[in-house]
Amino acid sequence: MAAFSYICDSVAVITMSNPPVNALSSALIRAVQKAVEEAIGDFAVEAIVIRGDKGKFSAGADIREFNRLERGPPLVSLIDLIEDSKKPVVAAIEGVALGGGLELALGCHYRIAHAQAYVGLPEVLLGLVPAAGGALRLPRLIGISATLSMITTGKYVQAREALKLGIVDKVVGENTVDEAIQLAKKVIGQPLGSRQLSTLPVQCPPNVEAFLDEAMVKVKKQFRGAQSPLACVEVLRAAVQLPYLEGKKKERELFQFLYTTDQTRAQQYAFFAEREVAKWTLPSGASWKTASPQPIRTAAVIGLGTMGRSIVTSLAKAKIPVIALEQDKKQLDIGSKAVMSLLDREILKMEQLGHTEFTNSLGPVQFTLDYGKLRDVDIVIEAVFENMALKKEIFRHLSGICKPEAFLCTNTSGLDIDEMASVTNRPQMVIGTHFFSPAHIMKLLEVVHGHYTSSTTISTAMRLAKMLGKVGVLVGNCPSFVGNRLMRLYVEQAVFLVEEGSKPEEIDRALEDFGLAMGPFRMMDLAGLDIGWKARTEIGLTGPKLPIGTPARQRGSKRYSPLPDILCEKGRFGQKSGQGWYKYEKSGGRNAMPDPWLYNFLSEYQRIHNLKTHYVTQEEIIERCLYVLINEGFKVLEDGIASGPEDIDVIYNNGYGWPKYTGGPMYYASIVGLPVVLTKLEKYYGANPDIPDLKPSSFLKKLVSKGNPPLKEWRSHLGFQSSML
Ligand SMILES: CC(C)(COP(=O)(O)OP(=O)(O)OC[C@H]1O[C@@H](n2cnc3c(N)ncnc32)[C@H](O)[C@@H]1OP(=O)(O)O)[C@@H](O)C(=O)NCCC(=O)NCCSC(=O)CC(=O)CCCCCCCCCCCCC(=O)O
Ligand SMILES: NC(=O)C1=CN([C@@H]2O[C@H](COP(=O)(O)OP(=O)(O)OC[C@H]3O[C@@H](n4cnc5c(N)ncnc54)[C@H](O)[C@@H]3O)[C@@H](O)[C@H]2O)C=CC1
Repeated sequence: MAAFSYICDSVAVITMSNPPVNALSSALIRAVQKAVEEAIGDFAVEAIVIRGDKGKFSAGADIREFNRLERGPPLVSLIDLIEDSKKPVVAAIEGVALGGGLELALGCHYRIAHAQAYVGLPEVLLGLVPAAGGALRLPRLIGISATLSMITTGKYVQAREALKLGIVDKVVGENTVDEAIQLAKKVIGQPLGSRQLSTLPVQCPPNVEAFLDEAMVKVKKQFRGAQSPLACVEVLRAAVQLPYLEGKKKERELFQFLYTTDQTRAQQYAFFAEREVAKWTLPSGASWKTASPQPIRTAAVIGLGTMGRSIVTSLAKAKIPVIALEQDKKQLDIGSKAVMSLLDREILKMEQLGHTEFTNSLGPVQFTLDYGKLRDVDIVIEAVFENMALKKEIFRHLSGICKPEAFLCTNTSGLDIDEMASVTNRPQMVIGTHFFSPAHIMKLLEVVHGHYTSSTTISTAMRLAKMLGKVGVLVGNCPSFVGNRLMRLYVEQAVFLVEEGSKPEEIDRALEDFGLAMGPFRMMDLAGLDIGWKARTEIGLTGPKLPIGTPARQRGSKRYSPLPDILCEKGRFGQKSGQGWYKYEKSGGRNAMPDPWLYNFLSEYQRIHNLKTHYVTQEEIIERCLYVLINEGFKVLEDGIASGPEDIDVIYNNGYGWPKYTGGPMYYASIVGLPVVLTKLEKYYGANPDIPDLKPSSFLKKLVSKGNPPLKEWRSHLGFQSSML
């Protein structure tokens, strides 16, 4: 950890070095402070350039130091020292300038960025606010509205957009540091007053108070339950209402408050969990370190329905040339139009952000009906109907056509990977790549490891995730894998609660108030009730394959609710048919409205089945729906389907709209306390013995018996297990 300097003509170049991302640890801040003081005091130096080592300016404060007691010199005073310097200081931004890194750059008098660099104030994603002057200097530079958007979302802004916004003074294609030195030499002796951002007025829209009030309302709605986005609006209010120095006090106050909350701890956990899951290891000893991913230069996607078209878009966005294949001309026309429209939208988005070169940087997409065209691709992703016979037919076919080195992937949401692999001539190269809808937007990729899958195939699929800008999580092969396996029980519990007397909108509200992006009934209506209905019909839980005489509300010894099946029989498929658990303004409408028809229908259903209803509290909704999901999470760990609780949390945070500020379901359970979760599950199972999924898992019981160890120790208590990884 160091800052080292050299002098080029009369310009001191200070390099921040703390691999891998030059995080501003106490030691690095101390070193930079010393180097800046020396440069300021050196008569031979007339200007200063600050850069980051190895092509990265800085990723901001060292997050790993947040929970440590010892703290070094504050970043704030280093930034003030830079801004107050009478010698011009230029930030040469390569790679990233994030959080404290951007705040430091904002303290510099000039900023030059490489075209591939990006900047941002992502503190909100860690449950914090920018607190080293960023939220006070940025609105003085780019105005309240643009600052609000950046600090409440934490979004990363590419150099060209940063130039458009006015965050950087110049964008260069190469030699960023040399350009910064040239600029520094040019401005020697020029007045710096207008470059000292803290001395400038804040750029406000007319009626700024009303603007901020409105912003607060919007942010409350958009980030339901999260504290830090609200604090971001408050910091901006302070920037507007108070002189800079008083604004600084307010910024510090808000940071200090957030710094001790459960939310920031959960979000920091979620940040490191995402990095942790990339470091997969198999019981065989193979791991991310030893396996060598193969290059993916070209790809093919089979099936251009809901998933296929957005998978193609995702690949094209990552500049991977794609061949997109459909079963017949009609579907190909529909699919290709849909892909082109998605790509157009992506291009438009990027152009609006100032990326004129984007059009040329999409991977080319070729549409075909001809399997022969797939001969030379490096990877094929199958996304046809969820039907094993069809998928096997396609895998058999691919096996004969694709080059031997090609990887064969399936986007199945839960079918057996091994069964598909078994019909190919390369079972070791078959893997599940389970994308989430819409695939060009959702960050999660569940990478499903079959019995035969090789470590090279795993590392290639995990690398594909990274190339697509996604978080890959390696899981084992079991029905519905991890995400959907847990989700099914959560949804089922919600339906049972409706049978017991609650209403869809009450359940949705309770779970949305908890922080979930969408309650289970709105989610089912959005996805289409017919999807689950088809799947249940296929496995004989309902429909013609169901043995005659099966009780309506029982399958084997388990409780079953036929409610979703009945809604489908009545043509209520959700948004697409204008009615499902809710009614909508029209088919395809999005405004979910409670439906009086449903209330009458439910009363009649409860009467027919002689159901005793009870008043279902918000507490019962949250506990039954979430604890049944968490309980299954423990079973997934026990079964060796996921290697640690972090994997489950990353899946839920990135694929299921779980509120990151609670860390994920398993982290949330650890905060509630495992003994509490166990006691509640025992209570609910006692009251509902026909719902065995409420029966506490043996791993949960074991952890409680071991004294409720912290989450990071759970793996060590798994003991011998038949790992599916
Ligand atoms: C940077 C990235 C974009 C890189 O991405 P990628 O290349 O994909 O690599 P990764 O795998 O993500 O990362 C590689 C490696 O680096 C680690 N890492 C990344 N960033 C950091 C970081 N900031 N700190 C530490 N480590 C980091 C990462 O974990 C990986 O390591 P591994 O886990 O071992 O594999 C990407 O990583 C990224 O997006 N990073 C996050 C950037 C970010 O969020 N930055 C903001 C940080 S918060 C911040 O900067 C705020 C401040 O500066 C606070 C200033 C405080 C002001 C003082 C206030 C005064 C009040 C004091 C009150 C104190 C309380 C009291 O005492 O009472
Ligand atoms: N819809 C969703 O939200 C998600 C679906 N999945 C999975 O992705 C897969 C695809 O699902 P959807 O896109 O929703 O299905 P879909 O029904 O929207 O699309 C399937 C497409 O496959 C095409 N197809 C069928 N047979 C073909 C063949 N022999 N050759 C080429 N193309 C053929 C069809 O014409 C259709 O366009 C399924 O396995 C599903 O379980 C996974 C995650 C989410």
